[in-house]
Amino acid sequence: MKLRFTKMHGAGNDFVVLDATRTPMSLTPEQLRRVADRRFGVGCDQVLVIEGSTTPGVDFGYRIFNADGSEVEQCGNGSRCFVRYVVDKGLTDKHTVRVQTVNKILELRLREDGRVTVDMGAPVFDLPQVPFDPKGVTPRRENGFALWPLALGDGITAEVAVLSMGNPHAVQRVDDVDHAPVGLVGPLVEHHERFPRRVNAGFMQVLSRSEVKLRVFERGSGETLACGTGACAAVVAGIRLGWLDDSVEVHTRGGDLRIEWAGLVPGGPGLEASVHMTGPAQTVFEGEIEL
Ligand SMILES: N[C@@H](CCC[C@H](N)C(=O)O)C(=O)O
Repeated sequence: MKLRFTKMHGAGNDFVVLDATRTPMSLTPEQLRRVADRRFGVGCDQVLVIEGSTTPGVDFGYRIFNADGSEVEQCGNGSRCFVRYVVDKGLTDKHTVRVQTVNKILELRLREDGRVTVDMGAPVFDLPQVPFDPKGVTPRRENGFALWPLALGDGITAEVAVLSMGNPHAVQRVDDVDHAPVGLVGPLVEHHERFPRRVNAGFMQVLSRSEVKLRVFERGSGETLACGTGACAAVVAGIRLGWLDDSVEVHTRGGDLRIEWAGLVPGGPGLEASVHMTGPAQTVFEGEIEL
């Protein structure tokens, strides 16, 4: 089978984008891993499949697969590439599109300066929904928000804020992110037994109340140059913990993202404000691969 693809990236988080708007497409986990393989395939952090939609008020469907072939719920940098793709390919003439992922509808806006702003929806703090198992541990709280201790073996420990942006995140604060042991601690957090569906592990250095540096060891893909939902999760956690203001520049190894969150809305869980993410989305090349 020959597969036409577009290679894209958002702040260095790279994607193979597949158009399934006309013909349904279903790749096996093995085929997805082959496409994502940097030596034997095209190479990417995630494969994005763009589908049509019959739901009123929704323009497209959007499926996301990690490099290990697992299907996931959300991809922030991918959603920015998504809107760039559908506009550039003439699949829509709208510059604001609504897309259905596995568990959310996102609104994406291609701006005049070429960057994309995404309404990522509200963060979720309900632990079973993340999902995270808190049984038998007491968190330390800062500004009322929980920091959970994790024993990672061999005397290694971490203290993480836990939340979902539609996908699960564990965010820890570090003093110097460039020298943080992301390659060692990241996989231990990703596979920790308290996260039954694994987790994306974020490492955040706070530079000021409006600027952070971030590295993320992504579930199913390893460390990437940027993680959009990871940036949203880190900033939301930083705001809840009292470290950050409501608009933050996130410096990743692949570029900068602006994250804005108005915080908790009175009225209880589920009514939190949406997180807005703005950043780049670029096409690198197009091609065809024989699977
Ligand atoms: N790179 C993404 C996140 C992709 C999914 C993630 N690895 C997961 O398994 O949840 C982003 O930009 O958000």
